[in-house]
Amino acid sequence: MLDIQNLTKTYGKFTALNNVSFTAREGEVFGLLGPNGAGKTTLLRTLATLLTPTSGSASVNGFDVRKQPEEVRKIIGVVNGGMGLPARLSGREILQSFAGLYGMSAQQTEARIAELDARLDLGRTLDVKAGEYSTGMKQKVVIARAVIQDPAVLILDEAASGLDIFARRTLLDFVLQNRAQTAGNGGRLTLYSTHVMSEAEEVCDRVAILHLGQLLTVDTIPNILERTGESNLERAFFTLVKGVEKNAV
Ligand SMILES: Nc1ncnc2c1ncn2[C@@H]1O[C@H](COP(=O)(O)OP(=O)(O)OP(=O)(O)O)[C@@H](O)[C@H]1O
Repeated sequence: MLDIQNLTKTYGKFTALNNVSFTAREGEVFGLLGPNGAGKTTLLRTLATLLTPTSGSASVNGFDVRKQPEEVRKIIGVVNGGMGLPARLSGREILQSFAGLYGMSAQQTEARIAELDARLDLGRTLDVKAGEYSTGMKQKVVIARAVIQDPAVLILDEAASGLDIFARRTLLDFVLQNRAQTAGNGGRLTLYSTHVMSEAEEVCDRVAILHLGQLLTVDTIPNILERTGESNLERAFFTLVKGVEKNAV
């Protein structure tokens, strides 16, 4: 479903992603972990067709991000820190306008908004104008907007940051349900980047660990713990990252 082969992204002389390859399947929550500057956002923005790869390839459901960006955009939902909301519109109006872009009928849109209200606890955000939102309210509507068309692939870049513990729990439960959901071709794929190891431990089936643009490992969390001999993902993460830094000296 997601196929990344030898993906490299440079900014001038700086290599932010270095020859990264992995695949991820529908019905998976796939974590992207790495310290600041690891290349997580670069990778997710490339998959979201917001950045062009320097070399290598990436495809989503067979659509190439470089050659078929329009097709890719139709089947992905993206949450990243950079997206604002129109201050004068209510949550319902924002979701309606996005649903319109995906060609959803008024009836489909209202049914989907009701479903998302139940699953994401949108509550007052639907009627209050975005200019009056708290950070958590804003993030809820950004997430609802990203999934309005029930995308095959959901890209969440640090989506839980800024959420209080209630909203964070709602998001994590949503991600877990998204994995189980079936829609003809199986569950959805969620790409989940985070700094918070406990979040990854809870929701991710497999994780990729990135460091300085290099992919250190892709595996299930139990396998990573076994391989590193550590008791939790945070310790395993440090062990893997330190191993690379030692080799680099
Ligand atoms: N537009 C750009 N021009 C030059 N360098 C960039 C640009 N965008 C990102 N970088 C560099 O690429 C590297 C990877 O950045 P990226 O944002 O992908 O990392 P990240 O893993 O998401 O980190 P963080 O968790 O801090 O957001 C960093 O060293 C960053 O400074």
